[in-house]
Amino acid sequence: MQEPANQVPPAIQIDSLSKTFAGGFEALKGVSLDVSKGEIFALLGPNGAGKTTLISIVCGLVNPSGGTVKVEGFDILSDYRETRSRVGLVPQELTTDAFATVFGTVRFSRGLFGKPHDDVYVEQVLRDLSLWEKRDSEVHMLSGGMKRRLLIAKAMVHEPDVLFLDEPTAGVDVELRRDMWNLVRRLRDRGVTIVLTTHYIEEAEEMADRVGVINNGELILVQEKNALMQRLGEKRLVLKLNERLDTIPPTLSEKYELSLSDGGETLTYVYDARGEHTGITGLLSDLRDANLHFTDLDTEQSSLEDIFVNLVEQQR
Ligand SMILES: Nc1ncnc2c1ncn2[C@@H]1O[C@H](COP(=O)(O)OP(=O)(O)OP(=O)(O)O)[C@@H](O)[C@H]1O
Repeated sequence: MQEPANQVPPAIQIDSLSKTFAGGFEALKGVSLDVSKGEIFALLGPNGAGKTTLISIVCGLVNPSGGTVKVEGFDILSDYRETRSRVGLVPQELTTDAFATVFGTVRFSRGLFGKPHDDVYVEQVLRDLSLWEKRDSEVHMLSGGMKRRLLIAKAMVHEPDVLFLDEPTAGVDVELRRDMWNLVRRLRDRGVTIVLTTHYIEEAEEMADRVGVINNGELILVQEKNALMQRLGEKRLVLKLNERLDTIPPTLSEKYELSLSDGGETLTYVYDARGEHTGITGLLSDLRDANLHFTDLDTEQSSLEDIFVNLVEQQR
């Protein structure tokens, strides 16, 4: 059943989704997530976190064990044909007839979803992906980069509303990565909703409106990209003091985010490396005024891994 006409449903609505594979492995443990129309959503997570399982379920390739998923208001199980034609999937690897031509392969993919033939549209897609020159080449003759482009062409030629890209730029060169990012933006500008999985924080930073972090089958964080980047931009200045300190003088603690560790020998200052003013110059001069001296100085930056670890610890 579709939602009432006056309400625009989210492009994707996932509620308490779980997946236990035969053998008992729980790949997804009650994931809930809404993705709005026209959004670019990046799903980040380490190997084996459940990213591919999640998108395979939404695309109808893997059956869920529990929960519900709707695409544009249609249920992926009871309205399978409807949802399947509304999604496109760019998988990690090409599985196609190696001896078919590029044009034939893309044309055939459109037909698979019951869309009428439209060779003008196929041509446009191939041109958009710089594949037009290769239209008569057989698939097995394409370079790795060209095969990637072909995967995208196949996934979008039936004009899906939602496009999933599973690690679109893993192992591709810089030029192709830029091309893909530009293409994803153009699709978004046409109103397509994009979900991409990636290991690369830079990719999420470059592309996404929102980022979800998945770990051990659980969605442990969903945040606006800018807010997440701010967390990632957090840096620490670590000062080894030349004498132990019992407490931080109030003149300093009131002004700076400081903490003491190592029995009072290490003073740590947390600041935003992306901000205009880091406050470091002021802190160093205020330390001198407070007659505090240090013998060593180091900076540390939170990585995505630190954020994972932190989040996982907070969950315990
Ligand atoms: N058919 C299957 N049977 C049993 N276990 C599976 C099956 N498919 C995937 N898994 C397991 O489910 C977990 C999640 O796999 P998934 O492919 O979703 O991870 P991922 O986040 O996409 O990882 P990667 O970044 O390596 O692609 C893994 O531990 C994987 O081994």
